[in-house]
Amino acid sequence: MASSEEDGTVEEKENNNKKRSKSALATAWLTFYNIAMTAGWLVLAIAMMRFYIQKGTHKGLYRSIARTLKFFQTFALVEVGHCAIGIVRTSVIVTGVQVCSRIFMVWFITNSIRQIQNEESVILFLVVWTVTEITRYSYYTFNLLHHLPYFIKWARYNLFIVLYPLGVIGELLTIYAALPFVRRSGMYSMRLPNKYNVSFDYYYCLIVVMLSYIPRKEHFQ
Ligand SMILES: CCCCCCCCCCCCC[C@@H](O)CC(=O)SCCNC(=O)CCNC(=O)[C@H](O)C(C)(C)COP(=O)(O)OP(=O)(O)OC[C@H]1O[C@@H](n2cnc3c(N)ncnc32)[C@H](O)[C@@H]1OP(=O)(O)O
Repeated sequence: MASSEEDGTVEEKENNNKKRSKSALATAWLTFYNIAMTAGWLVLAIAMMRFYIQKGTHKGLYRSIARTLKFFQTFALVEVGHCAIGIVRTSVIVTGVQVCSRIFMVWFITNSIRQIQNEESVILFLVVWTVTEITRYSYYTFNLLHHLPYFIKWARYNLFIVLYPLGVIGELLTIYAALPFVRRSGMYSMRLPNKYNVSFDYYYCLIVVMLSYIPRKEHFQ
């Protein structure tokens, strides 16, 4: 009896040690991840400002930052993994919708359709995303380091009231601008007859995507 109690205590201690080292590892990884993402979006912010100051126009800005943007926005997929394995307390669905819709905007709209890359709406969502992400990742970083400046906390929980609708407007106007090019080119579409006997129209798919921006609970909770 005594030995089994002792075993239990040893097991409990081992489990607690395992949990502690797991959470220390998770905290170390999250700190590294958030610092890297803050740095990435700061690089994007500086690149956009430099481009505009040097050229005096937004034309060509997207092309000049496309690689960095694609890298950091795609890397954010890791965040869905954070939620799935439970190292952050955020919904997988909310994070998944947020990250996937951004990746879709970058790869399947802006990057794929050259003709829309100089639209003002592209600059609008790029600026909004950049401000949001610098604020969000620096908030997480300082929070993990237990030194959270008040203005970062304030910015994280207040700026989105303005930034979210502006981001949505920028994204929707960009998809809207893409529609005529998608219809004309038939890109990413499959017309019948074909050997797979499948039909897909990217033009209508984009209209469905635009409709899915109508606020629903999956976007927020
Ligand atoms: C493929 C087909 C495409 C289909 C398209 C469908 C369209 C759907 C429409 C979607 C519309 C999107 C529009 C959007 O793109 C527009 C914009 O983004 S504009 C810019 C403004 N946007 C925002 O402000 C949202 C930014 N994003 C977020 O805030 C988050 O990504 C979100 C996923 C929304 C999660 O936020 P939530 O408030 O739920 O979580 P918290 O940030 O409070 O975190 C909860 C706790 O977890 C801790 N946490 C989370 N992440 C980390 C991390 N990386 N490192 C450390 N800790 C983290 C956080 O601290 C919280 O913990 P605690 O409560 O203990 O403080």
